Amino acid sequence: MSKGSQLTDEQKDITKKIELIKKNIGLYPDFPVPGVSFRDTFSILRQPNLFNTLKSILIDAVQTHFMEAECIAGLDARGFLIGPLIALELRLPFIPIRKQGKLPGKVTSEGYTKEYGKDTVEVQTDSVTPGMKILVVDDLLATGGSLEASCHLIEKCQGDVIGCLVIIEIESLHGRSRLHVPIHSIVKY
Ligand SMILES: O=P(O)(O)OC[C@H]1O[C@H](OP(=O)(O)OP(=O)(O)O)[C@H](O)[C@@H]1O
Ligand SMILES: Nc1ncnc2[nH]cnc12
Repeated sequence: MSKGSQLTDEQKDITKKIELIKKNIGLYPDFPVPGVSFRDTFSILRQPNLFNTLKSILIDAVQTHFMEAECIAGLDARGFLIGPLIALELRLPFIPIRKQGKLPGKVTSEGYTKEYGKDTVEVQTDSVTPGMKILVVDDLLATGGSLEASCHLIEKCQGDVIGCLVIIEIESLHGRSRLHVPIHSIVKY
């Protein structure tokens, strides 16, 4: 490594924390359908110290890459485990992007295809203030179908998607290429 690219103590600390998180993510071959290698973050949530470490990594990522966020939107269901955590810590509002038929009131919908099936997501139309700078969070980016639909949904309600933050990115599926906003992933496979 050249002198100019030496890591600060803070960066080394984050790198160590990320390695620890990566080591503790579960792997289930052929779930939920043959051919899918399922990456399971519930193994982190079972261990409070690790969950706290993950929380600090996520907060650091938002403060480093998405400082301008005015609101956090999270995807049903696993994005709900981290979205409110980030939003509350940063005293920002949280908006749920829900699977179809679960949200009351006027909703905006968007259909999509993901790594192992088809789905539709919805948002309460009046939960998005036009022009609001929104960071979309989820546990995992695979084909990108879920995040692409969620970003589109927010944009249909005139929200300004400033980026997406995920814990895991499955790089071989190239989901990132479907998204036109900055993407930050913590752990890559
Ligand atoms: O990048 P993609 O190919 O779209 O796949 C990623 C999405 O798939 C999973 O959610 P899922 O729809 O299985 O819902 P869940 O959180 O309720 O398990 C995951 O939590 C992401 O949201
Ligand atoms: N490989 C995978 N592991 C966990 N969740 C997923 N959602 C879509 N693809 C997934």
